[in-house]
Amino acid sequence: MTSDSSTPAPYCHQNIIEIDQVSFSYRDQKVITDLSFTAKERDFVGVLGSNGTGKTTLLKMIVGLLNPSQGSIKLFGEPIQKFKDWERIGYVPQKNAFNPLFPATVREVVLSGLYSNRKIFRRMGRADHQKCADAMEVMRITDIANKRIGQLSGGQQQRVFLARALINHPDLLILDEPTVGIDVQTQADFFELIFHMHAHHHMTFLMVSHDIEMIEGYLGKEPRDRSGGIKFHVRHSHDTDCEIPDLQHSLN
Ligand SMILES: Nc1ncnc2c1ncn2[C@@H]1O[C@H](COP(=O)(O)OP(=O)(O)OP(=O)(O)O)[C@@H](O)[C@H]1O
Repeated sequence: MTSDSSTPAPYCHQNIIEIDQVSFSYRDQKVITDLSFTAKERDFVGVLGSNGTGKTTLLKMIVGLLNPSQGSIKLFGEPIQKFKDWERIGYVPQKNAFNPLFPATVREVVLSGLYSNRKIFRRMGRADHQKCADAMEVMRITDIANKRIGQLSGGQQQRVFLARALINHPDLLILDEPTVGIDVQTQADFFELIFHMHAHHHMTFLMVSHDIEMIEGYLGKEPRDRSGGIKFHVRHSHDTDCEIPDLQHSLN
């Protein structure tokens, strides 16, 4: 089968993030200049760059917390200004810091990953609690499920936020230095888990990291794109068979 502009792209080639000639300034300081980048479904994108090159700023624009000074961003094919399906996106910002007096428990914070704005008051069912238990198990926080989030160490809090992002099985998971402050064993388990999810569960990832060894190990040494000081290392989860124009294979 040949494809032309009138044929829809195979399912797993859909654009998930499209950044088109985006620039951003904080007052007079230009941080990002004319950046274009596209992530397709089932890409794992590792974002590398020195401190201050604008990686976090870029992620904040992608999740709608900052507006580009110029250029445009689309999510799942939709201009970000119109995009409403935020449940499809999990985001773990850099260095979450909780007010020590914040009253929620670990379990409540993880479960809150299932709420959307519309469903905030819905009752949690058995399936929801099972998902929560699974996510806590993976991030090794089951034993602290009833502790208050504000009383945990930074690394424990980060694990809670990762569990919260994973509970919904988002289509796109955006992670800003997710393993900073986490012990080596949990880091290794976490990377193993997300690489598995990428390989087998049809998820797309965008992750800022300073862990060059891990990024290059999984995504290869050569970045696919660069812009300013930011480098994008990309691996698609099934490079060989996704060329087959079979809409089914990514729906298994
Ligand atoms: N809220 C802000 N107001 C003004 N300037 C900011 C703000 N946030 C970031 N900056 C500046 O923008 C530049 C890019 O910051 P950003 O946090 O995006 O970089 P980064 O690549 O994520 O850095 P790091 O690797 O240290 O996390 C830096 O020079 C920073 O000082």
